[in-house]
Amino acid sequence: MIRFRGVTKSYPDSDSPAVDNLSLDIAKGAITVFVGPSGCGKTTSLRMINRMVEPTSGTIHIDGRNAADSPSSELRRSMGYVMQSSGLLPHRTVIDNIATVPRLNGVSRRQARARAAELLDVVGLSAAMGKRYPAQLSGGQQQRVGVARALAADPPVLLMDEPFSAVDPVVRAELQQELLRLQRDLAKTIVFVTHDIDEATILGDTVAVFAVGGRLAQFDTPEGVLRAPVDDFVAGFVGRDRGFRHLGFQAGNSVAVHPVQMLDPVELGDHSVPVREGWALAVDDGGRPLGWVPASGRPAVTSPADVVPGGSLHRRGDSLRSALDAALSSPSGMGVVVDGEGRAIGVVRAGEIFDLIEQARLRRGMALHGSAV
Ligand SMILES: Nc1ncnc2c1ncn2[C@@H]1O[C@H](COP(=O)(O)OP(=O)(O)OP(=O)(O)O)[C@@H](O)[C@H]1O
Repeated sequence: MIRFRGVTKSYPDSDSPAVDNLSLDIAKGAITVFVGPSGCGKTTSLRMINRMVEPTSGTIHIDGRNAADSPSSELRRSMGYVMQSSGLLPHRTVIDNIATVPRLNGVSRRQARARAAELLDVVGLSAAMGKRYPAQLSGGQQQRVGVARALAADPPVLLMDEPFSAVDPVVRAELQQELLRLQRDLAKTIVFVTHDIDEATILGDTVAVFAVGGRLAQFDTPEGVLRAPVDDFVAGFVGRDRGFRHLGFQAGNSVAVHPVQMLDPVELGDHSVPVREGWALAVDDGGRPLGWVPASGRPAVTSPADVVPGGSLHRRGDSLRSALDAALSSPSGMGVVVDGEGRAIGVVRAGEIFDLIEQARLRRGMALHGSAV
């Protein structure tokens, strides 16, 4: 557990503190996200944990020990640090970059490299990448190496400062899911800085929303921040889509999955197969969705390339947000549901999802106000 108590950081050239009287407990083995607009003290707070920045006043205890009493070099080595610009050494190969901290800790070169090779695999990179130099990797690959390097000494604490903000949204979403997958196995204490509320609610077990002036505005679960922002600042920061984001915390299991007509590659090319009910779902020979075939467009469809691209997919077991997004983004108005292997198993309809949302709202209202709703 990392415990901030009354921590303030002031710089001499500034009227307001960078961090103002921060008290909060960071749980062991969980992801705590610091989120907020630019300049509100997130990075400063993060860096005070490993004493890259010294507090002006207040205390930070790590597992009961005052950080001020631990040598800063020791603290830094006991915590992995990942930052936006990956921070890799350009003249060293990927493997040697990952092996840097174990080498500093006295591990032999052979052992450190063997461990680095394992970590490449853990973060989803091939062994061949290990021989490259950082400049020969994409931004997303560099960030993966940054994570591998931070994990190399197996530190209990990982500090991550906007690690995914320099990559495009698709790679960013992949890296977020990878981090969640890693965390399920590793259970590190992770402190993660971002200015993106979506990233914060996807990754965080708890979320600390910082306001301008280095003030902690709300410290809560992601669901709590979205459902009940404590003030106008947090409500404004969480933004217009907060109702939609909140659906991300409601299970989509209860949405009815309906059968749908599916056309496999053989049927797709066969014009004698009728498309019933307006649309049929084209699937590949593994049953994975390719897109939609409209009844009216049927004569033109002769190959998978002719199908109308589909919307997002709803994986069975995902949230109501994912189900609703699948339905609303689909040209047929039906959201495609897939199983764990990505095979289409049926469809969901937006109207039925709205009914479920309404029922959940009524139940919450009754729980809050008794039966007089
Ligand atoms: N070394 C420094 N000297 C003077 N002021 C600083 C220094 N480092 C940070 N600050 C100031 O402290 C405040 C908080 O900065 P910090 O980097 O912690 O914010 P942040 O929330 O991480 O912002 P961003 O999202 O833009 O990275 C800012 O006003 C910044 O200008």
